[in-house]
Formats: sequence, structure tokens, C-alpha cells
Amino acid sequence: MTTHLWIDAGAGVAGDMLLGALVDAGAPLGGIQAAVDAVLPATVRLVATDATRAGLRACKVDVEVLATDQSDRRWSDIRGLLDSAPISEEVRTTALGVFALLARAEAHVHGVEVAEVHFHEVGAWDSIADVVGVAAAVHLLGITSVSAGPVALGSGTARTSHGVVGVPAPATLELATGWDVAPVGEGELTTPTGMALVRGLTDSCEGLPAMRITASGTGAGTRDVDGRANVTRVVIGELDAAGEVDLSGPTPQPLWVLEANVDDLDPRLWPGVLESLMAAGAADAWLTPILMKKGRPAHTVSVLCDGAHRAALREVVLTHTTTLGVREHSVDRVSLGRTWQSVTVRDEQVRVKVSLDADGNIVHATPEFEDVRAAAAATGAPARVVLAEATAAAHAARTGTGPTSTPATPEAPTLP
Ligand SMILES: O=C([S-])c1cc(C(=O)S)c[n+]([C@@H]2O[C@H](COP(=O)(O)O)[C@@H](O)[C@H]2O)c1
Ligand code: NI
Repeated sequence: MTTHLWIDAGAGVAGDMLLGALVDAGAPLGGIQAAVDAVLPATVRLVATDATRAGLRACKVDVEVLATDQSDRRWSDIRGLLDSAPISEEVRTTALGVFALLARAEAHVHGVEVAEVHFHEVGAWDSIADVVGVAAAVHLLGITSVSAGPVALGSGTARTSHGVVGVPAPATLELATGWDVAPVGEGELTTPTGMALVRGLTDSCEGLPAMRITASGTGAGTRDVDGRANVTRVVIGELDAAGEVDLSGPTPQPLWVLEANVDDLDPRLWPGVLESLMAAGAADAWLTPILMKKGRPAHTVSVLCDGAHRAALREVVLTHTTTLGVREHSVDRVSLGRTWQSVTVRDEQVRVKVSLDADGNIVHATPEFEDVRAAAAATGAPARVVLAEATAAAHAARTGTGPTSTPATPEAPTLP
């Protein structure tokens, strides 16, 4: 089951607006504050209040800064803060991905190298808190995929540390390249941080997808203007609305494969690279030994992922390996309908991944090996026997031909 987040930025998006919408949808403010505190100890306090925007109730999140801020930080300062903070790898990867996008956009519009980028407003503590807060909220809500609709950028001018700039601000425009834009509204409706959050969370620009909606939230922007509610909305739902088991048979799912050939990485680093890729949301990650030009032994690192995780995973490949580039191509994955089933083996619970055909018959039953290992350790039975018993119990439970739990001291069954 996929817990999907859809972002409605049709009236604009900024970091605090998206954070307000996620809090309104149920993300716990205490958990978000804890993640922000881990990056910026005793520096900012998040306060959520109800506000009204053009007659709509919305959640306004204010970031109260508790100390004097220098607000002019290099990209390397922010990377250092995020790299060393005791936060989950998912939150770190998302926040780093968003700031990497901001750094690239700033480098592009000012014509400097990424390493030379100085953030002004977007590097201030309140912006760091918005980015880390949104990353933490997404994680705390258990979101597994993200998409967003067209973004309203606004019009007119904005007063910034660069002076007065046209709207969309240069960095926002750069970040919006390749995204659909809704041509509505006056003023700076979308900020660089808001646009970077959208692009960092997803590559998928679409209308509200078909799903069973479980929550929604509305986040308030700073200004209240007549005729258009200055809000960002989020909608959260379960994408497989038909129920736990998808019996529609094999259906192609659009995914991405990211790849790079690498011949100069210390081989001891590869297991950690694969771990980081899986932690950052890869559906699968693997290495293939290859022979490169000049007869050099090397590896291709391959990552399978959905569009929502593509940008963050590209960043992991670029930062955790020595490659200078990543090849990306879209693929269709065709998979069997599947579900998880819990069976009892020798009084221990073992989860079994069950693949089903269009009639609901089991094609494969694969016990979760960590559960098998734990059950074997708890009961003293060989893991080989627990594995076979869990497989047999899953088949029996599905076909109704036997008990869902095996006896306490059975003979080891023959593997099906
Ligand atoms: O802070 C930086 S580097 C910055 C760059 C730019 C460019 O477009 S270049 C614009 N701004 C303006 O700062 C405020 C705040 O932005 P947030 O993303 O932190 O909400 C906004 O008006 C931007 O246009 C800042
Ligand atoms: Ni700038």
C-alpha cells in the first residue's frame, strides 16, 4: 500500500506554507520540532496557529528565531549542519536534496560555481527549519510517494537581499524549469524554498491522482488577500484504493533506472552506498561487475526507483560515489499483485510476502527472512525449517486447506 502525498500549489507554495499544510494534515509538531532541534539546537521554535486566508481556515506555522542570525551561509555550511545532525537518513537525504537544488539554481542564476554559492534569505535559520521541518513531517506521516500539481508563481516584483527582482524571482524561475505553471495571482506566490521543496520531493507533476483520501491540510501564507486564498494544500491518501490486495493482474508501473559506471571507488564503500540508496527510497539497488575501457575492472551501480525518489537518489549516487554523472532511463516494471500475510510458526509471528495471480491463487510465498531468523533464534529451530513451515502455513491459510499456524513440534515439511 502506498501512502501518497499530493501537493496543491495552484495558489503558490513557500516553505512555511507547505509545513503548515502538513501539520494541518496531522504531522505532529513535537516530532517536527525535535528534528529541527537536532539540526539547529535551541535556535528556533515552531508555533502553529489557526489563520484565515480569504475566508478559508488554514494552519499558519511561524518559525520564531531565538538568537541573532547571520543569515548569509555557504552551501557547504548548510551541508555540514545537515551531515552532522542526529536525524534519520530519510530526513537528511530529503533536506540535503532540497538545498542541493537551491545551490544549483543560485549557482546558475548568478553564474558562479556551486561551491561558491552564498545563500541569503534561503540560508537563514527559518528557511533551514522550514526545509528540515517539511522533510520530517513527510517522514512522520509515513509518506511513500509524492506528486504535485501546477504551481502558481505570481507576478510583479519582490524586495530581496539582491534588491528588487521580478517575480518569479530568478532562483524560483530556474527551479520551476520543466514544471507546469498555473498563470494566476499577483505578488511572489512561490518562493525559491517552496519550489525547491516541490522539486526535491517529486519529479511527478500531475492532477490529484486516483486514491482513497485519508487526510488533507491547508497551510497559510503570510499575506491575506481578497479573491484568492493565499494557501498551499496537501492531500494524503492510499493509492491502492481497491484494498490490500491488487488482483488486477500484472500491470506495468512506470519507474526509473539510474546508473553510473565507477572504476575508482574504494570497494569497501560499496555496501554502504547500497544501504544509503535503499534508505533513500530505492525500490532496488545493485552492482554489476564490468570491464571498462583500458581493461579496468569496475562496477555499474544501478538504482530502480519511482519518480518521487528520483532526484534524491540521483543526489545519493553523485555524493556517495566518485561518478561525475548519472544515466537515467524510464522503464516499465510489471509485477504480480501481492500482499503481506502474517502466519504463526512455533508460536512466533512470521510475515510472508504473497504474490497472487488474477484469480487470487498464490504464485510465490516468500517469508520475510528477518522474521524467520528471529523465530529460529527464539525457538531454537533451524532457520531452514522455520522458512519451510512459514511457506507452508501461508499456502495453507490462503487455500483454506490447513491451519494458519503450524504445530509446536512438527516434522519439517518438504519445501513446496
Ligand atoms: O537567499 C537567496 S540566495 C535568495 C535568492 C533569490 C533569487 O531568486 S536569486 C531570491 N531570494 C528571495 O528571498 C526571499 C525569501 O525566499 P525563501 O525561499 O527563503 O522563502 C524571497 O523573496 C526570494 O525571492 C533569496
Ligand atoms: Ni540569488
